[in-house]
Amino acid sequence: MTELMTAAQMRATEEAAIAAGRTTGLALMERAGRAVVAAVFQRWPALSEGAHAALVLCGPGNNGGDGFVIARRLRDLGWAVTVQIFGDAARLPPDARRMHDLWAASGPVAPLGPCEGGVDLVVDALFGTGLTRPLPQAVAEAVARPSRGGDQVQRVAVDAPSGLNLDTGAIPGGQGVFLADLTVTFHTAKPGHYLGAGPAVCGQLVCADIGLGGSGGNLAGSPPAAGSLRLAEPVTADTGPGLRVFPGAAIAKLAATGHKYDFGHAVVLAGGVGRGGAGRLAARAALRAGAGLVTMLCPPAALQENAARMDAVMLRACRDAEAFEALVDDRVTALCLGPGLGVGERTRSLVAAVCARRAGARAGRDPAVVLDADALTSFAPAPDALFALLHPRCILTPHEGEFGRLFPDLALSARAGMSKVEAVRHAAARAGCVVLLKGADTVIARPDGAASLHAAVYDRAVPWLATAGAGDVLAGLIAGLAAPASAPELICVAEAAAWLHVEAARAFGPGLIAEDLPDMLPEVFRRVAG
Ligand SMILES: NC(=O)C1=CN([C@@H]2O[C@H](COP(=O)(O)OP(=O)(O)OC[C@H]3O[C@@H](n4cnc5c(N)ncnc54)[C@H](O)[C@@H]3O)[C@@H](O)[C@H]2O)[C@@H](O)CC1
Ligand SMILES: Nc1ncnc2c1ncn2[C@@H]1O[C@H](COP(=O)(O)OP(=O)(O)O)[C@@H](O)[C@H]1O
Ligand SMILES: [K+]
Repeated sequence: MTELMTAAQMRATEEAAIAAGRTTGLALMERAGRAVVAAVFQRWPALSEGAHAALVLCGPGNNGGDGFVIARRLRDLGWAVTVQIFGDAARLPPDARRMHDLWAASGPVAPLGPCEGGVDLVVDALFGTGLTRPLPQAVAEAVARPSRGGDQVQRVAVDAPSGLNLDTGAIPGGQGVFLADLTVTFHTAKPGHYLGAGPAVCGQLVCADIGLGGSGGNLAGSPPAAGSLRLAEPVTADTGPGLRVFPGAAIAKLAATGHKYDFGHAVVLAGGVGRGGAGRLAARAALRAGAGLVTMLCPPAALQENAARMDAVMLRACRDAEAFEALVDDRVTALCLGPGLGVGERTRSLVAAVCARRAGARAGRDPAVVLDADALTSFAPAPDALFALLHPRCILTPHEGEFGRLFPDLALSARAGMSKVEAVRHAAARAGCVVLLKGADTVIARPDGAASLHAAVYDRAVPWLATAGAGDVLAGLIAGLAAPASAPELICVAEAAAWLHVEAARAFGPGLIAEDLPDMLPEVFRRVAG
């Protein structure tokens, strides 16, 4: 797992390394520029042979400095290089100024404008982590300008496509952004490479080591640290063959042995007649995920319909919150409610009853509670009434619509300038439990600000997961993974569930419907166990 650094954290890391005498700004810039050239040659081997033509666009800060290094390096390799600058070279920061002067000793620098002659490569070194506001008009025009050379022109962005905010993944001001085929960032990726519009404008992402040391590799077996942000991605253990620390450590049945009750009893509360599909999807996912037992509770009138559709999942009639109390014992270790449950008072009272359950004599901790869909929407008129019921073993799994109903001030339409990561951190602190906000960029946060980003983007993009019921499966998957006695803490379970969900969708491929997801899990587990 990689720690994702904000622009400010990246600046602080660089300053600390320089202050400690481990490196210099110039050395970092030289390595950054060379790393971009190396990544270009790796992506387009034809460019590494013979001489070609490049247009290098340099900005007013250190991103521009990287551009001058790239220009010099390409020229030394025999390329014809055109360099254009936005701003005044005399006002460049010292390291960038030095790199400008090295280039300018033997090559011209022109202001931004149309480039005479065709090129094979356009390098965007206009703005990187320092972009704080929408692109100036001249830059917006320059990044949108077609380069002569047609389809053969490759476009590489240094650190970020200019116009993209690397903390938020937003393009402030709307349209102006460089559309890259390849983006080369340094030390660690930044949140904006994975959030929002980031992946679509970065093209492909490569992260280059520039010698800043320990690049934030995170212990996958342990939860993320308070206030940190990590990318949920597979990590294989140094010891032992095959088994992945992530997500393997969160899949109890891959490691432990035991009785079915050791793997926990998950309970899914489902909706009434004709509305049971969502609950059935969640229940099947919980069972496939590894819960030792799964019971579905549904209104009496829906018993028959559910009985006709399920075998391994047990079924009980549950009229209301009072009946619920009589049906669950202290061997129930995970509960999932919301999908298809209906919006209103009955759901609110079930949520209250579920959240009030505490660890019984046999369990070491409170049961995990997954609240999704209608369990969230039922509290739209009074979100604080929900927050008052929640405890740290609860997890809310909203999509953006449900999130906005509970946290109107943090809704997508209201959080201008605030990243999805910050919004989910605020939400988790307010709710007092884990919050997972869904999407191709799924963000999970704990009340102390520990956060994780699961990205189904770049080569893991699965647009066919945008299908009705996929969220119900995710809720059940979390409950099933959280049920075993040996399950890790909830934020780690949620990271693994998000990853498995997307892997199941990738394994099935286009044409996927939600029913297919639980049944793809065995194939994904076999690969994890390797
Ligand atoms: N921090 C690090 O560890 C390293 C940074 N390097 C490079 O340096 C970059 C960061 O450099 P800087 O902090 O100088 O930032 P940038 O070069 O991204 O831009 C900074 C300048 O642009 C101005 N600016 C921001 N938004 C603007 C707007 N909309 N219109 C006009 N001006 C605007 C800022 O006031 C500042 O003067 C990185 O992206 C990377 O490319 C690399 O050289 C290697 C190491
Ligand atoms: N384009 C996408 N790429 C990856 N995952 C997606 C995409 N669109 C939706 N998803 C995932 O699919 C699920 C949809 O859940 P949700 O919106 O609750 O739908 P439903 O209520 O129909 O189940 C979430 O896990 C979400 O992260
Ligand atoms: K750039």
